[in-house]
Amino acid sequence: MALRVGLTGGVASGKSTVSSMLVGLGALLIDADVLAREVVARGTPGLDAVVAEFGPSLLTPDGDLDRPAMGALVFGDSEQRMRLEAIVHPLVHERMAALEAGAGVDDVVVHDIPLLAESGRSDTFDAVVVVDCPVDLQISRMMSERGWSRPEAESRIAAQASREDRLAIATHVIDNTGTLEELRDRVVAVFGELRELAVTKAREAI
Ligand SMILES: CC(C)(COP(=O)(O)OP(=O)(O)OC[C@H]1O[C@@H](n2cnc3c(N)ncnc32)[C@H](O)[C@@H]1O)[C@@H](O)C(=O)NCCC(=O)NCCS
Ligand SMILES: Nc1ncnc2c1ncn2[C@@H]1O[C@H](COP(=O)(O)OP(=O)(O)OP(=O)(O)O)[C@@H](O)[C@H]1O
Repeated sequence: MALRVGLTGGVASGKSTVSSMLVGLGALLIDADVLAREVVARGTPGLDAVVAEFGPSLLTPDGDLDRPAMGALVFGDSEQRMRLEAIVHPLVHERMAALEAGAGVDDVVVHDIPLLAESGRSDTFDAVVVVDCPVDLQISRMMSERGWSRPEAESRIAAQASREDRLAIATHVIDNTGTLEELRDRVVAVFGELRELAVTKAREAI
């Protein structure tokens, strides 16, 4: 079995930036945010289940999930968020397992999972990479890069595990307080370590 790596970090910490760099270095990526979109795309049983739970007012006129409206609902109310997660997460886990089954024995498979610390599943990975930066920097990135207001940005932070909780599950920490060039150097170093772990795991499996 391939080396299974969990990649996590708070909202706007730089996970997608890191995962793109890892893919450029040869990792296979399974992105939970992408899967979470696919399983509620128009015409899916997942979207039918969301409509059955929340009603049709959370659809756009085209019949897609109205993501900003759903975000406004669930990031202000943890009960609503749990109702949505109870529909989406099992569907995401199914898709993850199916995608992973196609990986080669000495591949490095990176699962980008924003909520890995919250899920309690970090032990199921061979390595856990945490992209880390201070909360203030997450907030300023959400406001400048995504155009969210400060309350919107703060409500996403409040919906997630703390920085300390994420660091507690890390086997590798990638600091993302510097420039993109500095980030790249750190990602290259960590990928080198993951490659070695993948080779060792593949040898042990023989
Ligand atoms: C509420 C939704 C529709 C808002 O969509 P939107 O396009 O605005 O955000 P997007 O999906 O791109 O998520 C952006 C970031 O928000 C954070 N986030 C998303 N869902 C959650 C959640 N349930 N709890 C805490 N943070 C979350 C993550 O850091 C994620 O990377 C969407 O986030 C969603 O369906 N969430 C539930 C599914 C989920 O838990 N996804 C996370 C990975 S499985
Ligand atoms: N070191 C950096 N310097 C400057 N900008 C950065 C840096 N790292 C990330 N960014 C920018 O900050 C924003 C957030 O980064 P990214 O999308 O990678 O975060 P994320 O953790 O995947 O976010 P989300 O949790 O919302 O999926 C992006 O616009 C990205 O280009």
